[in-house]
Amino acid sequence: MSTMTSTLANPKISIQGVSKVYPLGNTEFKALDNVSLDVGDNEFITVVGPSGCGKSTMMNILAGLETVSGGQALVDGVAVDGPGPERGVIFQQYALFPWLTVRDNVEFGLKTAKMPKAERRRIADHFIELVGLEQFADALPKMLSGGMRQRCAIARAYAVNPSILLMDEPFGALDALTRVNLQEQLRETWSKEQRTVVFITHDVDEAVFLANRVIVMAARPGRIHEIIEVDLPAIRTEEMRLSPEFTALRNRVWNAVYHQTSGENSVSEPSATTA
Ligand SMILES: Nc1ncnc2c1ncn2[C@@H]1O[C@H](COP(=O)(O)OP(=O)(O)OP(=O)(O)O)[C@@H](O)[C@H]1O
Repeated sequence: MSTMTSTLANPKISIQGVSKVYPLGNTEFKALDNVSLDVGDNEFITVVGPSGCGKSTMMNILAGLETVSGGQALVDGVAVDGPGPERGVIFQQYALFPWLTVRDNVEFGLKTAKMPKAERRRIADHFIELVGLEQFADALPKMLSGGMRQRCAIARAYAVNPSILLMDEPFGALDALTRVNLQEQLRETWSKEQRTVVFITHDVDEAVFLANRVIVMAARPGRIHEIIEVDLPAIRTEEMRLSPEFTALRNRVWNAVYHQTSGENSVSEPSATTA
């Protein structure tokens, strides 16, 4: 069992003693307490933990949508100070423009960056093909299933070439079969088009299948509970899900999430702390 945060030589992301305090009535609520974590370049980490343990808060801090109350979050050694093009964000809700086709959605960020039309078309088509939507390039989002919309959102995030992808429960609203397919596709896309990925999920299988490391958080206050290395082969396959190695890792993560013994357990209702 490892509760150590890695200390990498040149981390892509470095979260250093980060805390986040929200006002709660006339007291305060500590959503994150002294969280430290380094994420390596091209590493794929997943973050799991009980509801309210601060996963989204941590993600929003990395995305630059939320400020820290203490400590700092660095990307490439520079403190995060607002959103930036090197960080692509994908949320659970499909944030596609409903009036634009799949291709125009994927091209959108490139157009904003004033990329010439032929070039942005080439890049968009590459990523549309990568996520298997080439038959639907001219379709509007309303003509797509939920899984297809999320694939489009992933293609759009990749197209602007961010070095970091921040994904907050991106498959949370999808049915189990679509979800499993998208996990395989995302992992394959990542192995072809390497990026640093931080992926939040409630699903223990998903956390293990996708990750190089699973970060298990605890609530009240939000903190890192345990870090579990996923020493499965880099290429993840459907068969692997049934392997004893996968099952053992899954059980470990499950126990870390649902049987947290240190401090307060996984009861997730907010409680006041005197910060
Ligand atoms: N803007 C805010 N103001 C006050 N409290 C907040 C705010 N945002 C989050 N919180 C509180 O901080 C805690 C952590 O919230 P956060 O959404 O980060 O947790 P989470 O782990 O992502 O939860 P879930 O798994 O349910 O999505 C929660 O108890 C929440 O009530």
